[in-house]
Amino acid sequence: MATMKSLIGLVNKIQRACTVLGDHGGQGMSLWEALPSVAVVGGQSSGKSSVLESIVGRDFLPRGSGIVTRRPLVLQLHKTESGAEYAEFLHAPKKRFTDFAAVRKEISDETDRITGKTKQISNIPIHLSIYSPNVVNLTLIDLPGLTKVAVEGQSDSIVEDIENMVRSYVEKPNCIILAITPANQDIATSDAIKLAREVDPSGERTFGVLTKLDLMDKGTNATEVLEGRAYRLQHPWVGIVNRSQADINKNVDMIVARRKEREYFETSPDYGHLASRMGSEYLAKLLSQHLELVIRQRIPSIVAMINKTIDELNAELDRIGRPVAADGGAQLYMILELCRAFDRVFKEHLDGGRPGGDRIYGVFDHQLPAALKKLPFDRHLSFKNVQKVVTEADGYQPHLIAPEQGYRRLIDGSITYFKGPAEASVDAVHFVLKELVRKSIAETEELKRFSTLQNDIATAANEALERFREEGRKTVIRLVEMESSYLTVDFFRKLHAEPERKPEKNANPPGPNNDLYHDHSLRRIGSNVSAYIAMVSDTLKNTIPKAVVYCQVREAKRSLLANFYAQIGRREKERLSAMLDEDPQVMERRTQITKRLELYKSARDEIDAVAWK
Ligand SMILES: Nc1nc2c(ncn2[C@@H]2O[C@H](COP(=O)(O)OP(=O)(O)OP(=O)(O)O)[C@@H](O)[C@H]2O)c(=O)[nH]1
Repeated sequence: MATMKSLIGLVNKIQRACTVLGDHGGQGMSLWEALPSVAVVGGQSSGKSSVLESIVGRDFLPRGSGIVTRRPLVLQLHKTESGAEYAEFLHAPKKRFTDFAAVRKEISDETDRITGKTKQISNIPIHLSIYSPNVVNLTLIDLPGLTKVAVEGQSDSIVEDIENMVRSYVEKPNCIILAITPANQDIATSDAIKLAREVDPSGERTFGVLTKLDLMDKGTNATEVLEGRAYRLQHPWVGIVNRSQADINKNVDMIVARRKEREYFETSPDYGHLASRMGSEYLAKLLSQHLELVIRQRIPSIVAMINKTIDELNAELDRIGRPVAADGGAQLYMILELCRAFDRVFKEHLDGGRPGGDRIYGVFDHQLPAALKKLPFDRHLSFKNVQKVVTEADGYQPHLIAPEQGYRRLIDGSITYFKGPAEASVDAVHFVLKELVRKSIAETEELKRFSTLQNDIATAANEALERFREEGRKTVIRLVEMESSYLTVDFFRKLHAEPERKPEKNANPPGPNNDLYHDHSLRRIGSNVSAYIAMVSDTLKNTIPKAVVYCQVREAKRSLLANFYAQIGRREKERLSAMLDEDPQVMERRTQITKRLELYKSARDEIDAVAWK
């Protein structure tokens, strides 16, 4: 089982770490609040400082008129076996104080450092560790004395401010309250007891301390209180006799004062029967034992709280992303991983895992056929135009059997129209792909914190898409031109095989110019060409999508970032770091979380170590 020393030592360590992180009482749930502590509470001049000093066995607290304690003083006592005696402040960790007068001055200066010389108060604690053979392991918090009036130079709110600050400490369920009341004052008017009763009505965490027993009026004594009859608490009252002002002025040694206190009780006719349970040494032991008990009870809930916080911090770290590595190789690896993450999202869009890829099919299924349908073949193959083209193609010698040249010109002229819809399909798919790149970057969680890399990826991907578009355009134009370069012979042979319908003889007898015959033949040319073009249109409706997918979609899936990978592989470390630039706020937040995480983890390790000893 854990020893008392290691348990309290553990709490001391955790409390100090909390302060380094700016985590002290009075600001929401914190590790600090889960830890037990002892707070010294009392009215001004009730003897708080004297009690603390006699527990420590040293003079080290600032003295003066008015409110001297203006910041909480977290006093951690460590018993040394070696006999060494010194003090250390958390705000000046390298400096060992062996002169306790210098400790007093440092407390005073450090108080002013935060509050200024304005006599205002602050709830940021000063941490002081005292190592001595004359102490027990204990953490005490000295708080400003409760007062009823403000003094010169203090704001009117100070009375209330002090009470609020003291309350913020003592209202925590883990705070053990050392309520100091001078014996020469009516217990019913004690500020300390009043506040303690308010925050701890059952009295289970309040220790009543009665000071100045030696100053009571002759003929009166405090046995009513000390025996627990006047005001009942769960724990026994402890009576104390501190050094008087005259003793302090004469520099009476603390160890001597302790001896005198012991003698006082042992020889007192009033308190002799209570002597073994009185005095500052007894108080220190009592507190230390109680603290150990409380810590032991609290360990499971502290561990649970630590584990919960560690989980939360880890989750937040995952959300904002782990820190960027410093060496070039690791950075390159990270960039590639991020690119791959983007690439995965992009492919999911194309393959149907995410929306957007279907818009490409929309181009093939709807846009392209609609555009083909709208081509102005009616106009191009109108009677008049057929007549014009055929006549022009014939030249001075009209064709004898079939107008081969006329056919070719009409067909070539028609096929050229297909270039428009072919290129429009390439462009439409290009814009869909571009939009998917934009969406995929936005949807890649891992990339969120790297805006520079986001831009780099967008630029590289768009450049690649531009190249694919060029390739796609060339290919579809080629498909169209191929239709012109060699016509489907079968189509015309079949036409030839069909019997030619002659115009009705009776209705229009053939004249010398045979106009009717000529008209009929031109109409037939028009309708033949039109049928041929419809066939070409059907072919292109199928082959253009194939070309577009082959050149653009397939390439985007295969090698959208191929060039980018080749480029960054050659890049200097500086440029890689620049690509992984982050928002400074994110970096700051991560540092904070990491620090907290370390604190909580080391706290957990330490608890494990003592709890299983
Ligand atoms: N005779 C005698 N004097 C005491 C005793 N306790 C405190 N005093 C004197 O009472 C005065 C005030 O004591 P402090 O210990 O400074 O009281 P405090 O509560 O810390 O006062 P503030 O820090 O000003 O709030 C000092 O002059 C002490 O010497 C005691 O038990 N007996």
